[in-house]
Amino acid sequence: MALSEVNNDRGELRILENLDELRTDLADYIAELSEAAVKERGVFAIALSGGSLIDLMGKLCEAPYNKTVDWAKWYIFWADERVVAKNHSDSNYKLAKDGLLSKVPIVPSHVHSINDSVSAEEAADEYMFVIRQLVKTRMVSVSDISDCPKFDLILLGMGPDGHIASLFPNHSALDETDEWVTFIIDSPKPPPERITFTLPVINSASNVAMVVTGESKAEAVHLAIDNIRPDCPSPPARLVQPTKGKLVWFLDKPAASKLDGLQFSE
Ligand SMILES: O=C(O)[C@H](O)[C@@H](O)[C@H](O)[C@H](O)COP(=O)(O)O
Repeated sequence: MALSEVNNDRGELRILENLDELRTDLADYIAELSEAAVKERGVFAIALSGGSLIDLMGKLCEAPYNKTVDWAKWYIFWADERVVAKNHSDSNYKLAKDGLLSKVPIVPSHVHSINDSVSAEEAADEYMFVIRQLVKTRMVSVSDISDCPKFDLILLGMGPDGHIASLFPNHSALDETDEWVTFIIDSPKPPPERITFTLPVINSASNVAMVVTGESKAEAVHLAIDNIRPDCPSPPARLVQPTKGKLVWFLDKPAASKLDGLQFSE
């Protein structure tokens, strides 16, 4: 049984009994957002991340979703990408292609991955240019309070250090407010070179989902969600605060185990 609770400040918390329930809830959530966006705008602009997220999205490749989702209307982006060849085992593109995109009828020209044959800086600039063109044609919507792209959904994982996308604790990329996409060459988690959406873009999305599982994330989940003392470290995940959009956390019980005021009966 899922324990679901709304926390006004930090978004909606969905705490799932086990990974199977989380996979189903996540697939339902994505399918519903896709349907709503296609109805309203004719397209669904979704940004993926790496890590366990793609595996947790796996139910989308199965019935009924593989038949009911309007895959031809999906436009795919990455909230962050490692600057490696697309066929490299570290590539977030490869992870998503192997685990999801090759299993459903996505239109290949709707898949917007980075240029893997240039430097991290050039890849970030080019990716921003690509997104700018798609904002112009409204394949990606635009925020009405800034000039930022407004993705229909940005899906993020979180590391045990509280990083999201490739925005790591105490890294200057967290302060980037001018660019939509920035690059880093010193990621504490290998590989070192990455591109990443900046916080203004993440916080301009219509929907942001944080998909976080496992006990190793419990402390970071607590620090990201609960009311913490000002002297506690504030992880990057705490800075995910969509200005007008909706934030939903998908957590399993181990990841939620250090949240204040939650007790699970066995
Ligand atoms: O490029 C990356 O390194 C990933 O995008 C990364 O940000 C990931 O989402 C988190 O580290 C959570 O990963 P797990 O869910 O596998 O723990």
